[in-house]
Amino acid sequence: MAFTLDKSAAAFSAAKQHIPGGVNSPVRSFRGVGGTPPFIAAAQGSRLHDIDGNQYIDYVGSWGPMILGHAHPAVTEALREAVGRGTSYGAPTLLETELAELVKAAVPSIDLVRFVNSGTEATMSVLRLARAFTGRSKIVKFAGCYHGHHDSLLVKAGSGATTLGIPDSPGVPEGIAATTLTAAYNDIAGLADIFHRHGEDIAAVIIEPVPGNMGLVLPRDGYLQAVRDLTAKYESLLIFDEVMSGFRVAYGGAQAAFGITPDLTCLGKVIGGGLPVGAYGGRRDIMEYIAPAGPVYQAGTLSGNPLAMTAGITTLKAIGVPGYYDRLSEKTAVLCAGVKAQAEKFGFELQHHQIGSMFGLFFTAEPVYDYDSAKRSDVGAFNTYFHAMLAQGVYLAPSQFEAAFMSSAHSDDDIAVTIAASAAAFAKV
Ligand SMILES: Cc1ncc(COP(=O)(O)O)c(CN[C@@H](CN)CCC(=O)O)c1O
Repeated sequence: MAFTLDKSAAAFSAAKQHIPGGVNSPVRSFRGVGGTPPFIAAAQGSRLHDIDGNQYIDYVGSWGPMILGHAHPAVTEALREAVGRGTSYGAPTLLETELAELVKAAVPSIDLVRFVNSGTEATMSVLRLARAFTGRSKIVKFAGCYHGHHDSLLVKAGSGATTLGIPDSPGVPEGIAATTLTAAYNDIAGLADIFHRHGEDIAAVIIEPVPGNMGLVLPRDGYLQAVRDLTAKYESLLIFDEVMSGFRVAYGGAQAAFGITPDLTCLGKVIGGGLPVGAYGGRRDIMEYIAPAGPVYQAGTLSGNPLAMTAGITTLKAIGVPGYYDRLSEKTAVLCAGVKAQAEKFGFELQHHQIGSMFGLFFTAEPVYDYDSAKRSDVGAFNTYFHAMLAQGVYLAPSQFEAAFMSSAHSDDDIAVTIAASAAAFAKV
């Protein structure tokens, strides 16, 4: 059957009558790569199935949460059993304590954790907390890093904002943007200069320790420790935004992989197992500022709801088994080596990045180490490659400025098919 997206195209047109851009999150619109986004009807394991009858090997995994693959039997069964006890109570449950204990056991820097409903809520709340705890107002973020869409951090954001070519979103008040200082990732001298000039006013540095929103970029040796040292020197807080890297690059996240202890951590994606969950947590002396223990207000109707907690608990128990991450990393390395070999066969010198089950490539012979170098890659070539892969049933992130994710549901055959499809795709670039 020839590859067609006719039904998705009609669905997309219809959706645009009711929803801005036809989607509920901009990057899904395929505006970064052009063309029609497949409307998904179902997903199972490593596969997505769209309404035109196409199926895809999925390396987006809902942008990170689906580390076990889609509709994992343990998660599905746990949810099926939980839903009969109600969907939300707006009252404390044992499930929240259970997921909190699992998170704390995996991430020792977290003494107390608060669950919210998205990564955006987590990073928004953690900034309010950092400002309250330190009595300072300025925040440092990094160009190309994305921390959700709240005002303080939608300044030179990565991810969707970069893909849509909107470095700063309209609607962010100048006064708010002025409290956000932007540094270049992997440039410790630049960060030191910002601290030299503003150090006493800086409440916190928020960083994706392993950025996945400018494409996948890796920290230079010693960089994260140098950031840690600078924040300690100026008594600013270090916030690791591990919404994407948490429980993804290692069970304990990037802070475990690189041996850095942040003051506060944001989590999301994997800890919700595909249901809406975000979280922020860290040092007890800081987190005790959060209401009702302390004066910093933060709340949420559906925070800690029983279904999301159930999906998160089941997921963390399944991925917390010995050897899980080693097997996932090995599988990812096989895929990356195969794609790299195909690229070289077609004379492409690409930048291939991998850490754990996160991976990505840039169409450039130059090293990619920050946002500016990422933007110098050949996005047009990526877009051609993307569509050639999609037409062959391989679903990559529809943007050069995103990361790809392997799941434990991906089979050796999936990987072989992906490598073969990559050969055909490079032939078209
Ligand atoms: C490091 C990091 N921090 C915070 C967020 C925001 O999380 P959410 O509010 O989308 O749950 C994200 C969200 N990631 C994007 C993918 N690049 C979500 C996909 C989308 O926006 O549709 C993130 O990667």
